[in-house]
Amino acid sequence: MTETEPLLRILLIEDDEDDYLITRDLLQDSSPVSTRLDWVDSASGGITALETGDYAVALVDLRLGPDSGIDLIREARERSISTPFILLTGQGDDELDVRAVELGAADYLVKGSLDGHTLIRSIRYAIDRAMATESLANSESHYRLLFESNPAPMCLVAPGSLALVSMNEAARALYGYSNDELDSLTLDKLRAPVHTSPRLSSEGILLREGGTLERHQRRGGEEMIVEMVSTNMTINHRPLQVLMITDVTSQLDNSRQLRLFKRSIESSSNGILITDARQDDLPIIYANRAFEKITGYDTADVLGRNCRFLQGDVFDLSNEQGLAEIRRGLKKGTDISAVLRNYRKDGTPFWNDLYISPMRDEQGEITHFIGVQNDISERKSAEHELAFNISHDVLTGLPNRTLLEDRLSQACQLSRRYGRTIALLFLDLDGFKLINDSLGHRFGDQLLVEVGRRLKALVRSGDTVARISGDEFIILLPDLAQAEDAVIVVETAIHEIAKPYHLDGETVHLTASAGISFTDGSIDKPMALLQQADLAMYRAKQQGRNTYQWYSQEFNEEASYRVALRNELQDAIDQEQLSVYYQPLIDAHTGQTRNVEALVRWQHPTRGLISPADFIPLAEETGQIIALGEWVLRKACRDMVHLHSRGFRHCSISVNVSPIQLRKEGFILTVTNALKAFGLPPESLELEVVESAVLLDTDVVINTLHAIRALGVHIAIDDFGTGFSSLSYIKLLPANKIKIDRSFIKDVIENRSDAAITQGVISMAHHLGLEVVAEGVETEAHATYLRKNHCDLLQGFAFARPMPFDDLLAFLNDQGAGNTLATRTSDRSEQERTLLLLDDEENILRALTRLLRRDGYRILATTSVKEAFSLLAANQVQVIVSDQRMPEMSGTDFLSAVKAIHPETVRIVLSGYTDLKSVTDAINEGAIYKFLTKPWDDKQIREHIQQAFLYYRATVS
Ligand SMILES: Nc1nc2c(ncn2[C@@H]2O[C@@H]3COP(=O)(O)O[C@H]4[C@@H](O)[C@H](n5cnc6c(=O)[nH]c(N)nc65)O[C@@H]4COP(=O)(O)O[C@H]3[C@H]2O)c(=O)[nH]1
Repeated sequence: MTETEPLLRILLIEDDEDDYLITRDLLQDSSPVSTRLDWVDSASGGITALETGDYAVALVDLRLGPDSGIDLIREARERSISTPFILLTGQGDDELDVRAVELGAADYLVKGSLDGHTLIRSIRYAIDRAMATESLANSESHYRLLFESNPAPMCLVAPGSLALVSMNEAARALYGYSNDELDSLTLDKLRAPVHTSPRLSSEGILLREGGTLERHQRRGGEEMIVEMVSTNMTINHRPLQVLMITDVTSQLDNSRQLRLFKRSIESSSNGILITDARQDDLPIIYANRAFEKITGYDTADVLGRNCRFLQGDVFDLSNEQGLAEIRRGLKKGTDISAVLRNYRKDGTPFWNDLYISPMRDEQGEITHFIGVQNDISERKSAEHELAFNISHDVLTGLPNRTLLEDRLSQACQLSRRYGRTIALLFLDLDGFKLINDSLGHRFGDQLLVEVGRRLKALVRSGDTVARISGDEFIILLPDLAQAEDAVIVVETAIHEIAKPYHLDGETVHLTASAGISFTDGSIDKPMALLQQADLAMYRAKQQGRNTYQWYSQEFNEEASYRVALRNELQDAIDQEQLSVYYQPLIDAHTGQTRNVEALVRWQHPTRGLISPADFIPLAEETGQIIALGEWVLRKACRDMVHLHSRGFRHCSISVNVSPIQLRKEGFILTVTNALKAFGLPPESLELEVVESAVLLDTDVVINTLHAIRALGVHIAIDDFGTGFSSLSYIKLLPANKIKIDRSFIKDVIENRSDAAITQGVISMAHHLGLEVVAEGVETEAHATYLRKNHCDLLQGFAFARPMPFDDLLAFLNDQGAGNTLATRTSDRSEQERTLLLLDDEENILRALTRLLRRDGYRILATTSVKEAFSLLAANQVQVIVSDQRMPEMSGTDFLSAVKAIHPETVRIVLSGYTDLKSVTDAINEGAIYKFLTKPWDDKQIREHIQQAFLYYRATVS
């Protein structure tokens, strides 16, 4: 042994000193290394010495007085004293020896047979083994520590039985078991029941090599998904499985959720962009498919770019507000909502409803911006269309009343400022309703579009053409130097509208009536201009249409009057201010009254007698005509029954019926009820219907009239010739009578057109088996002419005005007394040769009369053309001699008219001067039989006149 070798310290725990000495000697003699043997003689002393940790080995006597070496070893182990022990025993202690080894003694030696060599070898062996055991224990405890305190849950499982041999703290915490419960645990118990475990997919998370997913359950039954990595090991000669367990439940959930989010973003119909907020200029780092679809850009085109390229290259004012919002939001880091006009890759614009939201990290720093785009171009265009429709007329595309109102107020402001004049033209198409009703609404629509187009074409760019309802157009001229400048526009407009329309193969003519109002902008309510122009237009209509009128204050008064009248009419109906007058219709042949027409009258308490021509149209507008008409009908029936009871049974009553009454359901019942109520025979009642009544709801009206006719009631077509006459309607109407409107009768004796129409209507009506009444027969001449032309009934002031019922009774009584109204051409006049002389010079007339009287003619002489017509109408004239040169009209013109009205007459011109052209024309047209010159030869002229009478007789008979 060298000096440097360490001293081997040995402790002997022995109660026998001799044994100590023997052992010391043995060691000194045999140990190759320097040893020091310390001796204690008691167990407690031994423990104390050992606790110093200074000894490489301890020799312990089995029997230590009252103590046992075995107990000492046990106690030492309990005190974690790791010093190796060699037990010294006596002979025959074999069993105890074995127990000592079991307790951890390294060896045992029998004292009596102990030699130095054996002792040293045993000591070395004990020390080596102790060192090996310590190193093993050291490493075992490291590993245990590693296992136990590993934060990753781990289990040791016995293969086959799957019993859990060990579970580290993390695993116990994961599953919720305590160490004491491990004995009864198996891996299967950790697993969730198989049937609740659907196929697991690791999609979205990365598993470790060899890792598998299993559905496990905690102690309380709560399920979780774990990743298990299993490794086979042999520990202490025992094969074991080491399970590394990771709870991936939330990881999987997160991954699933992330995938869901990703899929939603991918499949969103909104374009989604993500930009990196940590880089300058916010480059795009993600764009979804919808973005590509909306913009036409591929993701690759846009990655790394700032979104502003979507705004195109041009400055767009409409984007300014949206961009300001975005800048503000980006700066503040708040959510942003803005609408921008963006451009697709192909350059087409679209409206982008943009929502930008910042994304923050855990520290609250903005890392990204998410932009959600919505292409709202369609909505925008629908909004635009809606806005257009709100302010425009859908049919013509012209501004409507709302927009007109707007423009009118603006115009007022401007004209006030610049001292200009505004004029408003109100144009209403004449008779458009009839065209619309007869040719169809589609046709009417086309017509309105065309009218709108024509009007638009004639105004300047600052003017407005609007359509405010059906057939009403407005032209707003906001910038006139003076109001009169509107005249040229209104005249052009009327002229343009009057040009023919060629639509759908039809040619239609249309006129318009217009009203003009104007202001210098100072008007309080600009829309009042519209009312004023409307009133003026109404006046233009009254003046015969196809013309225009300026607004004046008196129109306003008239309109107020009409409004007041409308309101008072109801009181009139309720308070019996109405009465019925009767006007006789005279039989043209007998001169007797055959029929009376009931005509309503309104005796207003303050306004006096109001004409039905004023209030009937109002009653029609308000619908009051229904009640009013029924009242007249009943009153007329009652009075007629009264009349019959007074002996005038031959007399029937005519009652006017408005088209509105005819269209109203239940009208037939109204008629039957009236008849029944007073017991008037149906054939004693006649209803007068205007021809235009059939233009609207034709079928309904015609059916109603047929039903009325079937009752036995008669029907007359009133005001014939004034409406939109259609001969085909007359054929359909179950009428008995036609009443020629008084506008034709008025000039019938001198106006060849009126005469032709009257004669035509009489002839047509007779061919259809209808009777004809002439209205407005004001003179004897009218009556005679009409009688001559075979008119059946005559009505007019020439015979009687409309009168109260009592007056009618008196009138009829008077007639019954023989005072017939026969203003018939006398038989004499029919038989006699009658000659009419017309010359504006009295002396010539006298001379001629004197000369021709000798030949026995009945001579009618006059200086006036008008009177000549009357004489012709009232008398059966055969020959006419007319001067050529007269102030009213030329002789040839007069005779040409006479030819049209009285074609049977023989017509001679007597003239002092010769306008050859007009005379030859007249002769060629057949208007003149002979042309005689002044001064005349008495004999010659008498012969010519005689020949003329002969000629008459020859041609007429
Ligand atoms: N210038 C002139 N006029 C003559 C002459 N003879 C008659 N008249 C007038 O001509 C009109 C004839 O009636 P109408 O054509 O049916 O025209 C009637 C009729 O359409 C309507 N009317 C009158 N009463 C009623 C009624 O009870 N119901 C309905 N629906 N309408 C009525 O009012 C219109 C006007 O009635 P009135 O003012 O009573 O006017 C009456 C009558 O007074 C004449 O020789 N010369």
